[in-house]
Amino acid sequence: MTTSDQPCRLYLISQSEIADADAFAATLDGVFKAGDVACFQLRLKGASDDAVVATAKTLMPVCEAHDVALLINDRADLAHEADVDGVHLGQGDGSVKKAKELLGLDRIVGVTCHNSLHLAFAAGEQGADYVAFGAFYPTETKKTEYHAEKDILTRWDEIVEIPSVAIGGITTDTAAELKEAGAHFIAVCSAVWQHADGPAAAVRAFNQILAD
Ligand SMILES: Cc1ncc(COP(=O)(O)OP(=O)(O)O)c(N)n1
Ligand SMILES: Cc1ncsc1CCOP(=O)(O)O
Ligand SMILES: [Mg+2]
Repeated sequence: MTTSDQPCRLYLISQSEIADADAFAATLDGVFKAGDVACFQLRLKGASDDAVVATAKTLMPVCEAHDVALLINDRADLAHEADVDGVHLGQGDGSVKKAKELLGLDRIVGVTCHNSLHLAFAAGEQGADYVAFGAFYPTETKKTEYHAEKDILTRWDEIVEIPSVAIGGITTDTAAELKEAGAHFIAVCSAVWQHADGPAAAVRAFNQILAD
């Protein structure tokens, strides 16, 4: 993941529960057909380790078919077990160094950096492949303690080559301003899965906005 001349792309986060992985794989296939998605993060909360790994394995062929990187949230060990493309680590989810050691240098390790350039520099020094800033807007997907302003994306883009991901309450109304501010990826959960016209329509709409 490098920033030079790259378009701003969509980073899709799963809902926190997936009851039927096979049915969801079919949904995801339709979503990926609707437009470009760079990454899909499996963010299950409260699922057993076995369920996370099994779900990831069910979704992997769909992600591979559409050239979408599959990441598991929180757990480098489960990302290793499922042999996915990478892991997203929060500040309490372990070190980048250990995740890279376990997964291999070719796998993606992204890090939550809230609203802090300091955390982002530290993640970058440890070898993070992207840094995530947020939450930019109110969200019901997660209880957020940190609020990020758009200028952090601009400042990061001016100084560092490592891509940034903007996250938190992003909708089709706000994606463009984050792209303009310098975000390299726009991470979205509810604005896709709860879109009035369905998730495929949402991905189509985000793609139109990010392409402008
Ligand atoms: C792309 C991206 N950015 C931030 C987060 C949040 O991670 P974390 O702080 O560990 O919180 P949880 O998602 O684990 O609740 C993320 N998942 N993805
Ligand atoms: C996981 C996460 N981390 C910071 S905000 C957030 C929620 C993202 O979901 P949504 O796009 O629905 O606000
Ligand atoms: Mg986490």
